[in-house]
Amino acid sequence: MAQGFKLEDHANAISLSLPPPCVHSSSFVAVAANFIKRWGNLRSQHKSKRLPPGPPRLPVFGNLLQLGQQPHRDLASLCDKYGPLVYLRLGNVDAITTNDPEIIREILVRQDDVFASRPRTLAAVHLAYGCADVALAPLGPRWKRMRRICMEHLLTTKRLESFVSHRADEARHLVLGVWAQAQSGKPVNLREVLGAFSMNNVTRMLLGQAILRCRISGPTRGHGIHARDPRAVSAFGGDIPRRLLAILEMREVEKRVDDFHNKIIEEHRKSGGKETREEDKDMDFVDVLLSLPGENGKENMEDAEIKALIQDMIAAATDTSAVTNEWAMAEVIKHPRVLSKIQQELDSVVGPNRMVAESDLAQLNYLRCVVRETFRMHPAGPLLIPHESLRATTINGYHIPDKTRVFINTHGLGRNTKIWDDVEEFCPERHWLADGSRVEISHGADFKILPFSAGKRKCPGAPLGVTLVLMALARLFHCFDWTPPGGLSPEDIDTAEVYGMTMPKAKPLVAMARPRLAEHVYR
Ligand code: HEM
Repeated sequence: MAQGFKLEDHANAISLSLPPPCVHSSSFVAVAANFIKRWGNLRSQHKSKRLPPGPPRLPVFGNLLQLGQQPHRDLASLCDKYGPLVYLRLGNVDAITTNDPEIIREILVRQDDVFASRPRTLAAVHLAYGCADVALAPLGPRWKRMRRICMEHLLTTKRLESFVSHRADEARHLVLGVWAQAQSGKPVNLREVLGAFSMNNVTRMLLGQAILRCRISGPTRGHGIHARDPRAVSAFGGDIPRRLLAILEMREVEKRVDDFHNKIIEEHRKSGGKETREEDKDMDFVDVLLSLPGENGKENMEDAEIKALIQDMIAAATDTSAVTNEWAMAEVIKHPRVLSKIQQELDSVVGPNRMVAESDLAQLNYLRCVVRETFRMHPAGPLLIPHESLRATTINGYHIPDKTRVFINTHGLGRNTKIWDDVEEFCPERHWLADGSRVEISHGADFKILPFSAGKRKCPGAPLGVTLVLMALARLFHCFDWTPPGGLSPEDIDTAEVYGMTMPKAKPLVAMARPRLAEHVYR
């Protein structure tokens, strides 16, 4: 593995060559000659370290000004032009991007140890309690400990199973809300409905309460923050010119979010936590975190650590699943052929006399293809969360400097014409396996779709994310027929996106719902 040229090397070279005090002039000449020789060697060594190809750079800005409102598309175009691995200079930051399965495998799996860190951005410092969380923390013991807490105490199969009745209740609210709207003959704002479904599911697990009852499904108990707050989103996205604007607003978001978290922790402490053991199914995540010991023998975790984890879970779990659901609904309503195939499958697996249950989801193979196709075309994390190299290395013979920021372009991967045919066609059938076996959503050995990433930083909430997505879609397609509103035809549904940490549809999806089951099933 090649070592990077560092300023320290240069400084060492100079200091090694400095003459000792009171040296004779001839020895000074010898030392100077030696210095020039070594300097020349270092320069040629640096030159010989070939960076990956990339576009020409401006002084100071580098390539920053070449990235516009849709950096994922700009980066994919650069890969078309310069090859599967592209080098960029963003201001004073080295960066690489790729949309190629083999290079992605190299970065996320073979060289996971090198690339599994995160850049310490202002957004990470201000919105994640000084990188005390999981998602934005650089690789190190602190990240490892917080990630282990997530995996061992919050996202275990057993704990997720303990919330199954809460999830069923939220699915019931979802259907009842849409049903009431359908009775009134008004179109349904699917962004609102699906956002509330995800947020309430997550906050019931985390905080023990549904904090965002959607207007049409019950009283609203807004808490003043939303994971899709554009400021939070662009600040997290943090690596494009829009970031500058976001930074100006970050302090306000930071304060609002912190007040909310303090209130939650205070309420949980006041109620004395649950007087039950950790495995008790009534404990929410905050109860669990309050019951865990801290670092270095401390009795409890620090408040900042608890707040950072709550923040991470809300941000990572809600928007990702809501955005995916809205895209899937948009594509399916745009393609009535797909809607009728989904409904045929639901009618045969579930039938017309009951609601879909979580235990049905494994058998809904066509719906699983629909979700996989949605992830291909509209991955919730179009550039993942930026990774950063911990040391210099090489990929395909190219030098990658220390602290290089890595943009894995999952949007470009799903639309890479070298690995997919008809990339702009929404075609779930392409994922159907010849032997009819179960279609996996969260992973795929071929690295052609990567909705939850891979390696050390892969999403620890993938099973929960997949359940939330499948459940909402299965219920909505089983219970209702869907058409575009007011005289629009299916092909009029637009699929323009807005770049952010997650990548929603530019315009909220609005559609007409018509109940398709007998009335008693909804009640
Ligand atoms: C459809 C739903 C979801 C999608 C598409 C999704 C996708 C992702 C992606 C792409 C990453 C970045 C991985 C990387 O940078 O390499 C990520 C990280 C993460 N996700 Fe998810 N996610 C979803 C749901 C969830 C849920 C439900 C939770 C938790 C309750 C969660 C918790 C996290 C955390 C904590 C990280 C940071 C991991 C780390 O940096 O070590 N996600 N997710």
